[in-house]
Amino acid sequence: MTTPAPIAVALDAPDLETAARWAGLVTPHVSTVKVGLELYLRYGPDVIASVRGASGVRVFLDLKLHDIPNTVAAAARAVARLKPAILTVHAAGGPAMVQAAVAAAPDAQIAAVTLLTSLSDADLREIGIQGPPDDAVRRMAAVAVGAGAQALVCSPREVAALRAEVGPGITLITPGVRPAGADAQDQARVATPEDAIANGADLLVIGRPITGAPDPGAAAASIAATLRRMTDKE
Ligand SMILES: O=C(O)c1cc(=O)[nH]c(=O)n1[C@@H]1O[C@H](COP(=O)(O)O)[C@@H](O)[C@H]1O
Repeated sequence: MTTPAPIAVALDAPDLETAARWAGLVTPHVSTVKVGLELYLRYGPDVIASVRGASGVRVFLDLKLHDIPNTVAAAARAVARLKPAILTVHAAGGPAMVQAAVAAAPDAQIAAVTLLTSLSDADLREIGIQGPPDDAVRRMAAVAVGAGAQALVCSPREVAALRAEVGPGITLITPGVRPAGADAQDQARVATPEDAIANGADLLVIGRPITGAPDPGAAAASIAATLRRMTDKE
């Protein structure tokens, strides 16, 4: 048995059967599966047990909570009983909101999402974020970590700058990962799995390059093997 790769497969499926099937196919190869808004809003809390299945794989619950602190605390408390390994909130909610989530779900790793990987430099300027994304990501990260977040979500393009900012103790999670030659789809700030890991990511979120493949199990195994070869060389 090889150690599962540090990949969270985004189970962005239209129905529970598909999500559970993908989870079964990828769990021999990856450490984590991710449940996001599409599945959770359709099926609610029951979805967690379905994807966790018999393997008991780590579940990352990606609800990107973003509201006033009292509301986020109540929402985080409501889902804490599902025992997600990771729960996302938006760093833009500010320090009191992040702190409220950390206090309400003490057994989950609270991951603060900095700037969505789908935003291009032009999009960022349009919404008032001037300068290189690195700067804004670092500012948001500092606030979130100061408020107790143990993990951060950023694009693989900013992960090296973020690692330098927060040091080794914080888990850095990067979506926007595309194997060389794969279509970026709606992602704007992307990099390959190898570059994301080389630049300091701890966990890669990968969805469609795996779940859209003819054989999601084989696609996950192939990316996992690429990462393993990198570690073997070190
Ligand atoms: O929090 C996330 O997981 C997330 C943050 C972010 O900035 N960008 C981002 O793509 N995600 C999620 O990561 C997954 C990426 O999926 P693919 O683009 O299919 O690989 C989706 O489930 C997104 O919801």
